[in-house]
Amino acid sequence: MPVDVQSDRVVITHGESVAEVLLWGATVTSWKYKGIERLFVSSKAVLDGTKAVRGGIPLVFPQFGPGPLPQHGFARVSKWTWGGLSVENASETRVEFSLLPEAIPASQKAIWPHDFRLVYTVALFGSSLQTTLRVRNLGTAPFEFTSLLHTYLRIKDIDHAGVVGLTGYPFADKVTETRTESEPRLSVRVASEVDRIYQRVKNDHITVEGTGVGGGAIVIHKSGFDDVVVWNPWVDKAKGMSDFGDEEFKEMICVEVGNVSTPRKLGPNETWEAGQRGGRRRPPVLVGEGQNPKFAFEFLAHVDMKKTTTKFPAARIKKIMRLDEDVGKVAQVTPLLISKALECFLQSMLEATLVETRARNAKRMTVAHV
Ligand SMILES: O=P(O)(O)OC[C@H]1O[C@H](O)[C@H](O)[C@@H](O)[C@@H]1O
Repeated sequence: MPVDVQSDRVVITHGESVAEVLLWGATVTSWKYKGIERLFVSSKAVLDGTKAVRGGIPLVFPQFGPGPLPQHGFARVSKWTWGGLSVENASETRVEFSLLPEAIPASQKAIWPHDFRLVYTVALFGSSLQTTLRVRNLGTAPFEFTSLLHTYLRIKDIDHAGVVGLTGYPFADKVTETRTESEPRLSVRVASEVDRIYQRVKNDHITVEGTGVGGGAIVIHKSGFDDVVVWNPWVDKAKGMSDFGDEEFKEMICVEVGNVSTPRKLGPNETWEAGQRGGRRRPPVLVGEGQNPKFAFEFLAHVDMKKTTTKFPAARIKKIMRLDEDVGKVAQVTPLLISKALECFLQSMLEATLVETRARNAKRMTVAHV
């Protein structure tokens, strides 16, 4: 069955992808492809519907951050209604959840007294996940809102993570309370608390490197959202959060697509929709696709499998390659090519190290000379 509806959650399966969505906040709490989890959920997250989930993809609506409503609005702390399976075919499995004002506490309805319908769609494709928010104004007067998909991505190590695709965009830094007109870096790294709102981001695909999946990166394609928030609480803030482990900031990064710097206005009977689709970055292609394949082709053309010997054992290389979930069958000649490339790399590195060692008049070559 592509959908398993339980009392408090729905598990969706499509091929080798599985996602889990809590009715509480319609929070996606798990997204696995080939058994590998892509989302981060804190070991201390509260999942019983008494507070927003610390992890997964909490949904922020109709208010981002603090304001008259509780922080990040009511959508993430309301029980959504299961709307059913809307698409099931070979390329996708799609389900829906909805939220109406009836599900909102009276105290919050008094602060945001609008008639609306939210429909949240969660779709699994081959190896990607798409989440889309649709807002409809069912009232007679316009209303304004901010919204965001607060995606917590699981990463291997924060020291090696980076967000690529934000270069040149202005951002408001909530930690330093400053504004920068143009992000200079190709990759936004995290080495202290980071809480930034990148604005009017036209680039529709943001790459999060260092996730340890899909060649090490996940690409988020956004549609309909203008802003991208990058957040990591780092040491002190992590310690101050009761639902977050002290060291867990090393394993996560939030890359949140949303409309937060300028609220959206929606007239009576109008509908607005925005979403994101996340998937593995396709691993680099060794031969072809715009790269110079000359060396590889020449090498392959002259390989005599029986006579070719390499310094590094081909079987071991093949085994290491197969650890990557993106690697399927490995042609016999590929480990040989990799072994040769490795030999060339080591040789040139050693030669350069030797030059450095001699330049320093050292008798022994050490790591410092590399
Ligand atoms: O602790 P929460 O209410 O879930 O908010 C967590 C974080 O969400 C966003 O990323 C905001 O930009 C941060 O300022 C906030 O700290």
